[in-house]
Amino acid sequence: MTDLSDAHVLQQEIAVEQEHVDRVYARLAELRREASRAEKEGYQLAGVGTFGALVERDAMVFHAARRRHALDTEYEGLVFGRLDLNTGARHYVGRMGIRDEDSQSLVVDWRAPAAAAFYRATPADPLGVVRRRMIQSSRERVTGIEDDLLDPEAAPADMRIVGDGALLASLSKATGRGMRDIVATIQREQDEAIRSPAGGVTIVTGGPGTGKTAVALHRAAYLLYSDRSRFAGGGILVVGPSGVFVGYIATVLPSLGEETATLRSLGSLVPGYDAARVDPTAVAAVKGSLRMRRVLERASHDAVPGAPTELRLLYRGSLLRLDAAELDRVRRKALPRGARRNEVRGHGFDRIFDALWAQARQTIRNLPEKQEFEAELADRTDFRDFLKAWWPRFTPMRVLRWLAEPARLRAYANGLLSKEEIALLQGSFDGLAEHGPTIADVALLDELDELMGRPRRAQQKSKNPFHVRDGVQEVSTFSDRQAAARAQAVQRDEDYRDYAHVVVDEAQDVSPMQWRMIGRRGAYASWTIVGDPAQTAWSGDAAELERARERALGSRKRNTYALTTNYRNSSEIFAVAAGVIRTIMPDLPLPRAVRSTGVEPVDQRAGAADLPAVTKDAVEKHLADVDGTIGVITPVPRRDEMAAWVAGLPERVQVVTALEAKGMEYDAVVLVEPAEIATDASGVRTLYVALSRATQRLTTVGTKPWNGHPQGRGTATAV
Ligand SMILES: Nc1ncnc2c1ncn2[C@@H]1O[C@H](COP(=O)(O)OP(=O)(O)OP(=O)(O)O)[C@@H](O)[C@H]1O
Repeated sequence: MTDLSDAHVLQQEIAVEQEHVDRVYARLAELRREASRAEKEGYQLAGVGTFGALVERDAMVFHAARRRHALDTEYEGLVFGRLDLNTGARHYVGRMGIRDEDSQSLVVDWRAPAAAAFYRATPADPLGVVRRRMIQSSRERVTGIEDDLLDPEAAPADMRIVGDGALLASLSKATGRGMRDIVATIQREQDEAIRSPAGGVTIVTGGPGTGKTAVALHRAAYLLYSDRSRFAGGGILVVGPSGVFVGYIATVLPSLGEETATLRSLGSLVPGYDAARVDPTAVAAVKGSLRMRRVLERASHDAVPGAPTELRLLYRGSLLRLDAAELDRVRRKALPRGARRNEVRGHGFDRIFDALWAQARQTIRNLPEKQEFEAELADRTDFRDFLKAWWPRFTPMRVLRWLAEPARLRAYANGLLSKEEIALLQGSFDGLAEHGPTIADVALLDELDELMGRPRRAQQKSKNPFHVRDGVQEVSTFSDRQAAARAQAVQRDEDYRDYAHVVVDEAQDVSPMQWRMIGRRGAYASWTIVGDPAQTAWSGDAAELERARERALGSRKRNTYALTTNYRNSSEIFAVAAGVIRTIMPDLPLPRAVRSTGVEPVDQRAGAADLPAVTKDAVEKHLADVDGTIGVITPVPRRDEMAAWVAGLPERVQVVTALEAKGMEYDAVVLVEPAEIATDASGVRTLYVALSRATQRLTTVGTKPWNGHPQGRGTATAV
């Protein structure tokens, strides 16, 4: 065995690996040609005649096309690992499995069981691996090698070991706008969570930067690989906290060759909405509480504002009249507790007919049969207009807007919410009409949808995707049919709810009402839940939150994993974040930050008038220092104001609020006015999140001292 860091040896070893990588790419080109031939042949198959034969043929075209698409994907680092085993065997690990013409494996897919040792082997437990080699490349060219010698005793004399740490090399790369996959450097504890059993609930916890999001996404890719028909067929839903975050993680699954998962933020889970507005934390806590369900239930049963308070009809010369009390009674009877307003609308109308009939029988002689009486009334426009105004079809948004009226809000919330809570909600629904819902409102809209049901619609016939025109099954072009087959495979109803797997990221911030909303979409699913309780901004009832979450997850078996290494922050940056969270959670186990940059974070104090200029200077300094992204993190209410301070700077400077920063990562962060973020315990946790976003550089600027900084520690913030 030779231990040389000598450049010559490195070049020799690179040449060895280049030879194998060349073989893989040559084989890939061959497979591409084969797949595209199969696709064309499938298309030319003379299967005309029955619909079934067409479906079969199109399925074949679709599968060939999918295979070709996978082969065509421009893979950066298609082969990234090699395992030399103590049996003398060696395996290459890569982004997809490829075999040679004799079915011998050239590359093992990273998700295959044979690749697990690549991530799990350690010197203490080598799992039969003597040397683990990481192969770095740029397109088809091998550029570097990093080895781990795991079992020196079993290493043959001529085995060469080069490099010293692929993980650290990968961590020092600049951050791009989108999150990167970590397929080449997944660590053992992460791999265990990724390959957790497909059923039940996989729960992954860990501090900032421990790879929870990365694990959740690689797990989704793993599930798609290990049981494609179940998970691509039923669908995987990934839920994240904000649109900014979903944009940030959107590239990971496609870079792993997986395109079928549905990504949604909490504000866009319900069709028709894409909310980004946030309520103040205390308001969000009330809106997120399970008690809101009863508040909404009362609203959904209440009389419509502006609805007619009496019904007067002249019938055959006599006046029929239902007054307000009578109408109220009819509505209550037709809408007992638990009934869904949109679904029992017909019952309401029947009861109006009944009440009018009873009156008519007492006052009018020579009445026709009841049926004819009803038909006559139903024909009258004035009567129909009354019914429409008295019991219209409701949209959830229409009912939610009623809560903007103080008197209605008080009536619905009476006895359920405290005076202070009602006062908090007062005014919080005012912006609905003009600005749409807040993120917390979306869960309320979903609840209302559930409480009121949907008006019955004529059943839509399911569409035959191969059908082109009436009576004609077979006029489309090759690409039309491919598109149809693909649409058949992945297109889902906008309000699809039967997901096979649901991934919830930043789960600590999902409110009880939001758990109900997500739960409706995962009734038949297995789950992956990742989060960090210490990062929660939830300031409501913790026990209630726990209950709601347990209810959404049901009795499924739980598999729990804890991640312990922070791969994001330099140790210098994480030390500042840790100091802050320790002020309220002194015993919290924290992850270990493995990378040191030798650069200490900077804290700057400025007067209010100078703060804009000091902030801009700090950002410009970071622009000169780092190549990747720079996050300017602001207190929630001051985002737009502070964004103007750094307007005109390059695109890699992004301004986000402390709440939007959840889950995000930047090379450098300028955090403005930390003292305004940490105003209470939930604010301190949000500050902890904001301080743990940077990989290389952190500057805090503010007018006041703040908790966590030496001058401010323990004095600035009452928590
Ligand atoms: N095994 C790994 N190899 C390389 N990079 C990794 C690895 N694990 C995590 N990372 C990187 O560390 C950073 C943090 O990962 P991620 O965002 O998944 O952490 P997190 O636990 O979700 O963080 P937070 O809770 O703070 O939002 C990312 O840049 C990710 O790519």
